[in-house]
Amino acid sequence: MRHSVLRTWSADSAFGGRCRRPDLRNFHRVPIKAISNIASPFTRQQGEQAVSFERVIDGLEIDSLASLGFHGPDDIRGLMASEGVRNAALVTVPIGSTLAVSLDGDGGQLSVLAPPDIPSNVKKAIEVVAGLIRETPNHQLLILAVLLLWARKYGSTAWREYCEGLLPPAREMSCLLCYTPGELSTLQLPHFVDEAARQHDWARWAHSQWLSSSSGALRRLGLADALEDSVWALAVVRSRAVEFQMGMAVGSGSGSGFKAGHDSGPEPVRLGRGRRLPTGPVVSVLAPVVDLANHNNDPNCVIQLTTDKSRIVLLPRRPIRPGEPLTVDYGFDRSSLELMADYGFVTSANPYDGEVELPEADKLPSLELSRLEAAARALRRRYHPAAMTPRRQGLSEAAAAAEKEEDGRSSGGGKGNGGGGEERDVADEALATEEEEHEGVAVEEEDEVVISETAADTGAGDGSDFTSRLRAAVALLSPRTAPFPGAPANSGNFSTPATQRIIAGLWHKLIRHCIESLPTSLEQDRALLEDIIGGRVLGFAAGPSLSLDPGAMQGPTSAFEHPPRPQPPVGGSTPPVSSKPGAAQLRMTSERKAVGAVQGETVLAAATAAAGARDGVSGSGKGDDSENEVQGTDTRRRAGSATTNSVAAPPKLTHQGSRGPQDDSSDVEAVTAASAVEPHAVVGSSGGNGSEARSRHGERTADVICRTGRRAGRLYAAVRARVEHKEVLAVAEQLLVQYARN
Ligand SMILES: C[S@@+](CC[C@H](N)C(=O)[O-])C[C@H]1O[C@@H](n2cnc3c(N)ncnc32)[C@H](O)[C@@H]1O
Repeated sequence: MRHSVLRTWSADSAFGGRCRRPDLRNFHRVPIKAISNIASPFTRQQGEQAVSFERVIDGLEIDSLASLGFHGPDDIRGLMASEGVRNAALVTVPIGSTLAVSLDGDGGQLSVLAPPDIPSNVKKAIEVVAGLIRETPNHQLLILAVLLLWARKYGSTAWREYCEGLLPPAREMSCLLCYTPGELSTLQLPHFVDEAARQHDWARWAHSQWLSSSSGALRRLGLADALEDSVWALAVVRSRAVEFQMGMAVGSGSGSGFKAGHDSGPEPVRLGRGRRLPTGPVVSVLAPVVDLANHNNDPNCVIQLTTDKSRIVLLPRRPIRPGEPLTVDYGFDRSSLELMADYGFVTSANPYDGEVELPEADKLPSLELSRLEAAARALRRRYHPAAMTPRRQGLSEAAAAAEKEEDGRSSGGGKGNGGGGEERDVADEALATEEEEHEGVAVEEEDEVVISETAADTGAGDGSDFTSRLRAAVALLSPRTAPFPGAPANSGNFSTPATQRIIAGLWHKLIRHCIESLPTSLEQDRALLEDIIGGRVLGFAAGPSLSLDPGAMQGPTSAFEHPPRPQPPVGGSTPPVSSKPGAAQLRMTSERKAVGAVQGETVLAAATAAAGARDGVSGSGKGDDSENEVQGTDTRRRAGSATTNSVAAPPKLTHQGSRGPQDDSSDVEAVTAASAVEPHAVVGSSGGNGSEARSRHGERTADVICRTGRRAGRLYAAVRARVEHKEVLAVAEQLLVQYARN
């Protein structure tokens, strides 16, 4: 089912009828770099991937001069200019191709603006829910999450492909909401543990009260079978939605530190057609492709709403060269602590870190960098045995002693295999830690954090993506050295205790995931290598899927084998996600049709009754055609950071006012009725759904392993680790020879 605006971008573009689509030529840079000696299969693969991405764009009417690539010392996935641009929009997304809500300033009344093809009764039910929770912080984020889950399940093919193909799965998102308890503990800052707990509480509340297919008020829509689904949607909107503060003059700023949407950038674009947004204090939007822009303190782009409020545009703030990463300021002059709390990353040279105070600094354990360094050296020895001697010269006494201790542990561990034991020790420790996490045991912090030593020590130009990541990690902790090859020394300022701790935790997460990606048997290694070499693991949707289902394997074939590990629960109580095989995708299509045919009168009547009971909910499209002259808009990346400049505080059930969820049982009933659909359209019972499909793909399928840069790095590291094993090495060589011949 395609709604009316789903057509190819055409001549009435505001930018001279340009018809451009994102070009994925850069999308596979990481794998290409990683296995640079076998370029030809990748070249072929790039073409296939580009076609696959175009299908997404076709369905969402997005005009773009940007491509997807990996950039920065940490190789993060993001947008890059596919050609030089001076003042044209780099990306234009009509409101009809977004998910958008507007929040009325006074009463906090919310209207769903997009997607336009959402059935009116479903829309009404969602707006009723919004009315019920309007006193809870950031409730528009929850509503955006509802829309996202709806679009993933029942929206156009383009939306579903976008959700499955470009949005990262929960475990790959870096925001605190997606941290496991063990990962949180390695952040070493109680502040983050508390913040993550708040976010988890919020997600659990949102799931059980509203989103859950079994207990939520919107259960008849079958949006979220498991908490994991809700966490995914909430994490996506927290980290990717953009908020527009309407009615602000260009250049005025807001006093709250908003950066995007004003100052010296080009004038907002005037466009003549399309659906118009109503004027209102706040509009929150999840805009595909625009949401791929990364943050920079000195961004080269700004996100704006056009003056007629019909499109979201990514505009250059200065001339942009082809291939340049496109970045925006997520706003609020955030310090590293704030960036980490909201988005799960920190940046180098953050000008706002000067004011960062470590909460309860006196109570924190010391950050034992020497132990981190020792762990890093153990790992590095696996890759660069030759570089050992010069490195030792630079060791501090403490670090050398720690390394000795580490060496002793490794050799005493009985792992053997020609000096390969240290890395596996690191891997085994992390795996053990993982198991402990499942048991609810607190993990030791620093042991598994792998940080290399100095940029100069790491050896250059080995083509290893993993090594470059280690090098970046080194630089992050050693501001004396260059953060990446070619960069001037001292250009980073990760020198505050707070940022060092954050970095240590981040790298722990990365390394842990490298280890998690280890295949579980030689047969799987072979298949995985085959796919890597054959170019089938570069991205999404292209090439045959490779099942990595451990159940399909005959049994241990490798000394390094580890049993498959269950997914760590997010927030502690994630119900298991079914991964039973089935025609989930096919079912999704028919279910979508079924729900698309929601029985209008019953639902609308119930919704209206509920709305009346709550002092009225506006009709859809309230103020749609408002002609209010807004000269500019202010944007900020949402991240739960409302105008109060606070992170998304989860609504604490016990602390809600009269509007609190527990007090609203009658309303909940009303909304349940409002969202009811005919029995045949109830999808929760079908067993085939998006989360199941995603679970299978996310967990088991090699062709989605590399969706994000971090994941690509992990995969490569995993393969590198496995390649240490002689048998796997032999297989790899065989395969390489075979592919070279072909
Ligand atoms: C709006 S998304 C940007 C696109 C995202 N990188 C992707 O691949 O989908 C925001 C997320 O990107 C990552 N991110 C954005 N800017 C970053 C930066 N400067 N450094 C590291 N990670 C960043 C964080 O994980 C953040 O939560």
